[in-house]
Amino acid sequence: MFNSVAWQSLAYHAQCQLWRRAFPIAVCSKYFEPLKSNKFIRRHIMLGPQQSFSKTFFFRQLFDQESSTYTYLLADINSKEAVLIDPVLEQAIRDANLIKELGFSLKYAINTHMHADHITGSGVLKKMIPGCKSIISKSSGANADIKLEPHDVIEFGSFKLDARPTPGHTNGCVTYVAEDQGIAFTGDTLLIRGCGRTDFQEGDAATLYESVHNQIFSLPENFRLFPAHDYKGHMSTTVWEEKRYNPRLTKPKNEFIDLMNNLNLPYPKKIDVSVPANKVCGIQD
Ligand SMILES: N[C@@H](CCC(=O)N[C@@H](CSS)C(=O)NCC(=O)O)C(=O)O
Ligand SMILES: [Fe+2]
Repeated sequence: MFNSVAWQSLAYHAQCQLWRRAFPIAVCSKYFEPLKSNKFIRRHIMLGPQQSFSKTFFFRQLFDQESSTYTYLLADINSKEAVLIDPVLEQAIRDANLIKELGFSLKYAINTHMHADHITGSGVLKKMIPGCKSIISKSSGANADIKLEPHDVIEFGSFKLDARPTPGHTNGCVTYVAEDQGIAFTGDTLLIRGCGRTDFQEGDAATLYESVHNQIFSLPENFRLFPAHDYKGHMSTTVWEEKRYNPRLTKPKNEFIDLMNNLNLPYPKKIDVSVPANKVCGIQD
C-alpha cells in the first residue's frame, strides 16, 4: 500500500518532529509550517498509488483535434470484445482500423451524452462494423439501439461499466464507471479543472453540481477520471485532485451557480448540425 514516496514522506515527517523537539517554535514553525496538518504527507500518498488495470483489460485514449474530444477504446484481451466511448464521426475510419488491427470485435459504440459540438461516430461505426450496437441514455432523448436506464450495466468480455446518471450539462449525461479498474468516464459532466457548460440543451448548474458531488466525488479518491474533452492538453485526473483543485466545483453551490450562469461562452460552431444528427446517434446512412 505504501510506496517509496510515502515512506520518504513519513521519514521526513519523523525527522521534522525531532527538530521540533530540539528547537521549539521559532525555528521549526518557519521551516516546517507546511507539515503542520500532515497535508504534505497526504498529498504525497494520494498523488502516488492509482489502481493498475487488470492484465487482460485493454485501454486506449484517442483524440480528435478539431473538437478536442477524447474517445476511449476498452477491450477484454481474452474475449476480444471491445467498446468505444464517445467516438467522433471524422475519426470512425481511424477507430475501425485500430479495432481491426488489434483483432477486437466492437460490441458497443457508447455515448456519454447527446453532444453539441461534433457528430458522434456511433451511427457510421454501426454501418462499418456489423454487430456493433449504439448506446446512449434514455433520458438523453436520442435514439439508439440500446437506451440506458440509470445504473444499467454494460458488459464486454469479463469487464463492466456502470452507467451513473450525472445530469446537468444535458439531461441525459452519464458517467461510466469501471469500478474494478478504478476509472470513470465523465463525459462533459466533469472536465479536468472544469465542467461542462450549462447554458444550452437542458443545462442546469444546480443539477450538475449535485451530480458531480453525489456521483463522482463519492468515488474513491484514487479513481482516475477521463473526460470527453480537454482544451489545455491534459489527459486525465483523479477524484482526489478535482475535489481539491477544480476551480468551479470546489466552490459553494450558490457561487458555482452564479459562475456558471455568467460564463458567456460562444455557442459551439457545429451545434446546429451536431444536435439533430446526434438525436439519432449520428449519421445512419
Ligand atoms: N469551442 C468549441 C466548443 C467549446 C465548448 O463549449 N465546450 C463544451 C463541451 S462540448 S458541448 C463545454 O461544456 N465547455 C465548458 C467550458 O468551460 O468551456 C466549439 O466551437 O466546438
Ligand atoms: Fe457536451
